[in-house]
Amino acid sequence: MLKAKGLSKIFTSGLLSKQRVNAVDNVDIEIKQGEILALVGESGSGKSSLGRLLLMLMQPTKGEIHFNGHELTKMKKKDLRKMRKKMQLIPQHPEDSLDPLWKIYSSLAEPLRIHGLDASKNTLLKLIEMVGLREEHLYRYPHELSGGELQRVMIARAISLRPKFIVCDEPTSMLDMSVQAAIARMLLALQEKFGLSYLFITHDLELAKIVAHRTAVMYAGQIVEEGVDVFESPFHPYTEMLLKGVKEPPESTEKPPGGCRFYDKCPKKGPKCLTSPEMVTVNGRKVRCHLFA
Ligand SMILES: Nc1ncnc2c1ncn2[C@@H]1O[C@H](COP(=O)(O)OP(=O)(O)OP(=O)(O)O)[C@@H](O)[C@H]1O
Repeated sequence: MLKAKGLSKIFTSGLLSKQRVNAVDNVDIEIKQGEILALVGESGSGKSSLGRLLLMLMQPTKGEIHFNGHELTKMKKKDLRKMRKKMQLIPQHPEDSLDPLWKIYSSLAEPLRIHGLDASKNTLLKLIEMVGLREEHLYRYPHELSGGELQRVMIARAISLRPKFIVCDEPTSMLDMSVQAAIARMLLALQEKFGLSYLFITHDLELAKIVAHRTAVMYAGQIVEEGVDVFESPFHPYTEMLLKGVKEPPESTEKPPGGCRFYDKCPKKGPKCLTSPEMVTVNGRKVRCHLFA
């Protein structure tokens, strides 16, 4: 379904582009049809950057992305545009993605029109009912909706194009606790109904446990652990720390050292950790740590 290999993104800024941030560093990732892969990790670890790369919303510095047998990274812009309807984003801040001067009706109809699909009122009504809204919501402006309702609109817009793969980027984190569960439940119901694949980005480990078939843990641009039941039996020292809720300052991904990215903070480090560990598979779990090499 979706497979990326050696995916990297280096952001450059400043005079002569001298400041470099290795936001995504040599990531291999695979998401199967109908699968939910949760992506967890602290703020700044590169989760959103990875999600945006997989959707080709920005160009990777290095690496390949294959989607249903097509190599997106080699595709012409015109063909990529057609492919876009199959891959959608549900963002953290829906208010940034909707035109404040357009009624919800137009924001929902526009992508359907662009892709030559039926944008009739009847279609829009079915869509908003599917996400628990009513006809009156179609005739409101974004500022006349609550955060939860706005997120429902974003979900309706994403599924309207009958996608196969959706990146849900912290879709509930800006919402009240009471609304979070309803939105998460709805995303799960839609995933099942349409056999969708999700990359589900979240800070919320409890939510990840509930929604995910598999979980990937990201640290300083790299996936350090990936598998089933990652939270029940963590292998990587960083996953253990994340589970214990140990607070630490956000990792700077500038000037990566040659060794393990987690070296400075790792309670289990040894001499080997001055070199970068490879990802290995141990009992079906992928882990990037010398303790398991
Ligand atoms: N457009 C950009 N230009 C320069 N640096 C960027 C850009 N986007 C992200 N970064 C940097 O890349 C790193 C990863 O950011 P990213 O937003 O992907 O992390 P994240 O894990 O999604 O964080 P959060 O959970 O806070 O959203 C950070 O150091 C961030 O400052």
